[in-house]
Amino acid sequence: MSESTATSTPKLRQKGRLMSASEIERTLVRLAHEIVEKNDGGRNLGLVGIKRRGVPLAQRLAALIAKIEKHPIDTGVLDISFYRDDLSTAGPRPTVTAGELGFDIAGRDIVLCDDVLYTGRTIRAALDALFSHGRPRSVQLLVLIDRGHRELPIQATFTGRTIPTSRREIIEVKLNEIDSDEQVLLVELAD
Ligand SMILES: O=P(O)(O)OC[C@H]1O[C@H](OP(=O)(O)OP(=O)(O)O)[C@H](O)[C@@H]1O
Ligand SMILES: O=c1cc[nH]c(=O)[nH]1
Repeated sequence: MSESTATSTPKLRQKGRLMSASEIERTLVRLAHEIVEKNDGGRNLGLVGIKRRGVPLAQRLAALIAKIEKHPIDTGVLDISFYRDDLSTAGPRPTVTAGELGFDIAGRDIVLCDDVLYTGRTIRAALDALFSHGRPRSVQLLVLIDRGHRELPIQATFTGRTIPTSRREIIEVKLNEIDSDEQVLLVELAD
């Protein structure tokens, strides 16, 4: 490894576990019930996951809602690509890549799903992307973790956990489908 590569990689220190696999599962069950309650059973619902970890969350929630309400729930995928130098300081600049969403969102009540809500820039880009696919009747936002530090006027409709953080800290969500591991960790940039 070159010296410049070595010095540009931020060192992370684990500070603790915020959620276990069973806590994530219980939280998703609660969120599925909240979605059903707010959407009159969910006949007009569609769940759209933001790549990457929003996608398995949307799929799991759709399966839970389908089980509760006994009808299938459409799910789709939004692909948002980031260009940033460093997780903590450079500031994310999400851009959207074109692609199929998976179902027709026109006139539907859409729940946009993501793992972490931080500055809100991903969600802003995701809304642009969503509306390029059609005009939903409504858009709600679901996040597993809201860590604060918003830079835009964006708020989640459904929140798994609100975790106050410092800017030096990072929430690491690990999901089996992507990480072969399932937990939420709090890590910190080491000095
Ligand atoms: O509110 P924001 O400041 O935009 O940050 C939140 C976003 O950051 C994370 O994505 P990440 O860039 O880590 O991509 P990944 O999901 O592909 O790991 C997370 O999954 C959210 O999408
Ligand atoms: O702490 C953070 C901030 C943005 N995205 C994450 O996944 N974690």
